[in-house]
This record gives sequence, structure tokens and C-alpha cells, in this order.
Amino acid sequence: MTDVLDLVDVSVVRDGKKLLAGIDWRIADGERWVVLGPNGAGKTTLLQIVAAQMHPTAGTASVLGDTLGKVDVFELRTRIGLTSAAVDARLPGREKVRDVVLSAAYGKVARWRETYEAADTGRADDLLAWWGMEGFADRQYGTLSSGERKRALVARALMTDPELLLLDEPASGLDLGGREDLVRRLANHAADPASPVTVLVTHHVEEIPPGFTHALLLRQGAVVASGPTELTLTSENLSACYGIPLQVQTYEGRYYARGL
Ligand SMILES: Nc1ncnc2c1ncn2[C@@H]1O[C@H](COP(=O)(O)OP(=O)(O)OP(=O)(O)O)[C@@H](O)[C@H]1O
Repeated sequence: MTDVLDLVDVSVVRDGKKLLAGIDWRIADGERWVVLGPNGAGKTTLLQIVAAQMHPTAGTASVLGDTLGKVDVFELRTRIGLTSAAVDARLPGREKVRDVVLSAAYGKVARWRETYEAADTGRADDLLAWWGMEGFADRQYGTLSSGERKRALVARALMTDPELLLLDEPASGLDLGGREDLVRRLANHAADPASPVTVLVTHHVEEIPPGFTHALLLRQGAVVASGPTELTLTSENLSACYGIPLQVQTYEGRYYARGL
């Protein structure tokens, strides 16, 4: 079976600076990955490669069986769902929440003159309900709380029924209740065999939902460790990743870390 992702010796250089260096990373069908690393480690840059938004400077990147540089990326991007602060920033605050989700089906950030099928509207409403946004469809996107926005963004990313879902720091800025609610929903998402392969970027091990099968730790643009979550998220690896002594503990599928 073709890998969902296959990065071989991928590097990215910008303004003479190496943002990523020699990254090897394979993702197989059914896997759920978390990417961790300190500020500036290169997580967002890595996700941009995986999202087919950026080409590597060197190395090869195959996403959903297509090699970047040899494929129409606009076509490829329709098969990938992405949530990030950059996507959020492009969405007009006056847009109705339902249209924020629906417009993704047309690769747009706002509704224009398209006529949407009843099936599309139904799917948008179902996704909003699944992500705890029932009753919000007619609200303006700009009036949502941070937590509500994050959940609406995930619903939008799933609108095209993507084969690969990329979540860049979906819990950033959420309060404890909002974070726990999102972690619970993401755990349900991870447990559903119908869910697409998912990559979650985060700063905090506490935000890793149970059921995320693999982890990749990044530091200064290079991989510190990667593999099955329980083997990768060790105190030793996390200390090397963040450059400080850390102790990792687990409890019922959740991870916790503290400085020593
Ligand atoms: N176009 C660019 N030119 C030069 N440096 C860049 C460019 N884009 C990003 N960088 C730098 O590359 C490094 C990695 O950035 P990136 O956003 O990928 O890290 P990150 O791990 O997502 O960080 P954070 O956790 O703070 O969001 C940072 O030091 C950033 O300043």
C-alpha cells in the first residue's frame, strides 16, 4: 500500500537559514500523529510541506502518493484538510459559520455566488454538530469564542472529506475547559476508523488526545525521535527535544510533563 506521507531527506532553506534539515518521515494509512517541538523548531514549516503549500529545497516529499514538484498541487490540496492560525486569519468575521464550513467545498474562504447542494449544506451542519457547534450555524464567525472557532475550523477542514487532516496547534489559546473538550473530541475522532489520517502539531504533551498512535519530536529543524507514541514520548527524548530536564508521566492515555 502507498504511504500517506513519505519524506526522504527533506530540507528547507530560507534566506540562507536551514529551517528543516534531513527530515525522513513516513506515515501509513490509519495512523494518527502528533508533532511536538519548542518554538521555532520548524513544526509549521514541516506542516506546510505536508500540506503541499511549500516545496522542499532538497529531498523528496510524497503526499498521498504524489511527489511534490511533479503534481498539480491545487488538485492535491483538495485532498488535504488544514486548520491553522493562517487559515483562521483568512476567514471573514462577517461570514456565517455554516458558510465558513461550506465554502471549503469550493476551495474558498467565503461564500460568493455559488449554489450549494442540499447535501453539502446537510454535511456542513452534520460536521458542525459533530464538533459541538450545533446551533451556531447562523452566527457570524467573528462572534465565536476561541474554542468555538477552533471547533468550527476543524469542521471546515473536514468538509471535503479529506484523506489527510492537518491540525496546527488547534488547542492554542484555549482555557482548560476548552482544551479538555477539544482533546475529548479529537480522541473520539482518532478512535473512528472512518476518520482520515491525522497530524496534530502542539507545544504541550497535555494536549495529545488518547488514540494518537505516533509522535515526532522536532528540534532546530531536525528530528530528535519519531515512532509509536509510548516509545517516543519518553522523558529522555522530550528532554533532548526541549533542551531541559523533563519528566514525562502517563495516565489513562494522557501525557503530562514537568521540569526536574
Ligand atoms: N521565510 C523565512 N525566512 C527565514 N526564516 C524563517 C522563514 N519562515 C520561518 N522562519 C524561521 O524558521 C524557524 C521555524 O519556524 P516555524 O514557524 O516552522 O517553527 P515552529 O516550530 O512552528 O514555531 P512555533 O512553535 O513558534 O510556531 C523559525 O526560527 C522562524 O523564524
